[in-house]
Amino acid sequence: MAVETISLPSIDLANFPAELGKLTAAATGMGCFRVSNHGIPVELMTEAKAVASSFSQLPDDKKLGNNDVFIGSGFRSRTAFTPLLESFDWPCTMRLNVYDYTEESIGLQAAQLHTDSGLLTVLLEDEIGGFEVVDQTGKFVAVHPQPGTFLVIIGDVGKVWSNGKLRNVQHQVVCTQAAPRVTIVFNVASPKDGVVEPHAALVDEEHPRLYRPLNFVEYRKLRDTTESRDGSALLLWQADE
Ligand SMILES: O=C(O)CCC(=O)C(=O)O
Ligand SMILES: [Fe+2]
Repeated sequence: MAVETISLPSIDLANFPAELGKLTAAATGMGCFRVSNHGIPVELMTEAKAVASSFSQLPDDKKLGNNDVFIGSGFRSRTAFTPLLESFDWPCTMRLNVYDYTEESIGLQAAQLHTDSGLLTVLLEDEIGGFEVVDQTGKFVAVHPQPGTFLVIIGDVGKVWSNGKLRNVQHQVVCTQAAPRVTIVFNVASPKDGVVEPHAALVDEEHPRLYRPLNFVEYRKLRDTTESRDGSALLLWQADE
């Protein structure tokens, strides 16, 4: 069944504080939004993706030689779970995703359903589309691409830090056309000391503390080892009160 396609609210970064209400509504509502007027030239965005694509065209021995330079970093080849996706990962910093689509892959899931683990993610996509989010009613909706903008996705740390106010939106990628798709993910991960807890200003009698302090490295390890990348691992950090 085809999913509905929506356009995300676009926040004009050159129009603050006027856009603050719109930003808050998007971050606490769906948990993702676009940003425009970000000051990064379109030519640079296009060039960055061309470079990402050229990495993927390197011979396999070169790519595999850059695997796990430190744990979880570097080249990630296709797996049984992600047969359409190769990525190059600088953990907690950035990731290049290169999707290899053919006619046969149309309709298939190209990136598994997950939340992002950090505070937020800034995603550079393209006109190919296929990014889907779970909306507040639990339904998948496809997000209409808008070249020249960045897509911002709230992650698990964002949810903890905001004491549950910001929504860590679940998302996936589905192949919708037989064309190469390249995306670049910039991660804004966690505070420098790696520990995140609900901000005091967002905790009061009406809004009791929802989470215990969370060590980001420990949290990511747990997400990976238990294959619970859909945000459900946060339950283990729920406050007892
Ligand atoms: O490639 C995309 O559009 C999204 C990728 C993604 O969600 C991720 O790398 O965390
Ligand atoms: Fe993601």
